[in-house]
Amino acid sequence: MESIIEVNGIRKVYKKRKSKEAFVAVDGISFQVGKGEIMGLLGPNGAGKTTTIKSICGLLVPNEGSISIHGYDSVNDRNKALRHISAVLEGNRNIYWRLTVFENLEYFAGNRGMSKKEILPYIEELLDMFHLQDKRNEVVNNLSRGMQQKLAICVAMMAGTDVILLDEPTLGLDVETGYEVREILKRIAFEEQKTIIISTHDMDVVQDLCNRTVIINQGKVIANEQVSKLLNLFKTSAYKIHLKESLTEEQVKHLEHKFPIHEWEGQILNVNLDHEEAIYDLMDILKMNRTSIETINQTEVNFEEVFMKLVKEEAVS
Ligand SMILES: Nc1ncnc2c1ncn2[C@@H]1O[C@H](COP(=O)(O)OP(=O)(O)OP(=O)(O)O)[C@@H](O)[C@H]1O
Repeated sequence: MESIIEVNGIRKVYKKRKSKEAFVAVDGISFQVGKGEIMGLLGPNGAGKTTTIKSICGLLVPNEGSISIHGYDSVNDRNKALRHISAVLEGNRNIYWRLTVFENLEYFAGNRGMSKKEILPYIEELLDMFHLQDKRNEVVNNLSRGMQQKLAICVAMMAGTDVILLDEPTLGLDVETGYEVREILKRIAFEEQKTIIISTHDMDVVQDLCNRTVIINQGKVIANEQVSKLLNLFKTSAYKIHLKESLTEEQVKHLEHKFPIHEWEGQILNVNLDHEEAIYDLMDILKMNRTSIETINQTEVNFEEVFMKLVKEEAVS
């Protein structure tokens, strides 16, 4: 995959205003993001996500290391590098709050050098895509936070850059709007091959949307991996088994002997089958009373559990 963003060993030190004490917020972070990739930047509060995003979009200059966008160095070739980036940061500063939705889109399309003839159908297409048609004449200041967020992403898309950086794009959105925003981002990445970095605390966003995640903790990268691979790595050996009949006391006794970690409730049995033979032992115990199995399902791991395990392990080591 063609690499669009390259972050090489960046380090950012903040000086506390009064004490002049130095604080290392980002400590040698490196990663790459490819064309059409959605990368989720994750980490607990204060991990260094915003500092990293701000460094990529040129709002901060790291003390050490370098960042290149399409091969342009973000410091030495700042203008050329930044021409490829749009960012939706906290507070949606990329839209005009006193203009209407339509006026914002008209203004930014004009900025992009589109002719009047091209602008109108493009704006209509975006208003449809972002479900903002009925708010077209509303002043941004009067919109809900979710609608402002959708407009901010719409404007970032309109800028026509091939890299979009988003800081907490679904924060505070209701379920429906959050879903809409996720679907829009998926479409942008897959259909238009945009490169997207999302900084978020929302694990559903990562599991549903991101190809890869870079997890940072205390300014350092602790994981840089495909989301599916991480989920596989942490797959549990826990199974949920639905039985056709309830277990007898005798069966329960045998089960407890063979599988110290298990729970059951009526016809549902949660069991840890951590070695291959375990399933045969289970079958034998069920056969005692001709209890039959209706379904066996491996318990799914969700990304939140994976994230918590990684961050906790890091705190211990
Ligand atoms: N201007 C600043 N001056 C001093 N320290 C700062 C400054 N900006 C950030 N920090 C500190 O640097 C660390 C990293 O902050 P950053 O905002 O990058 O983290 P984050 O991962 O985005 O956190 P959150 O999830 O809480 O938004 C934090 O400990 C923060 O207090």
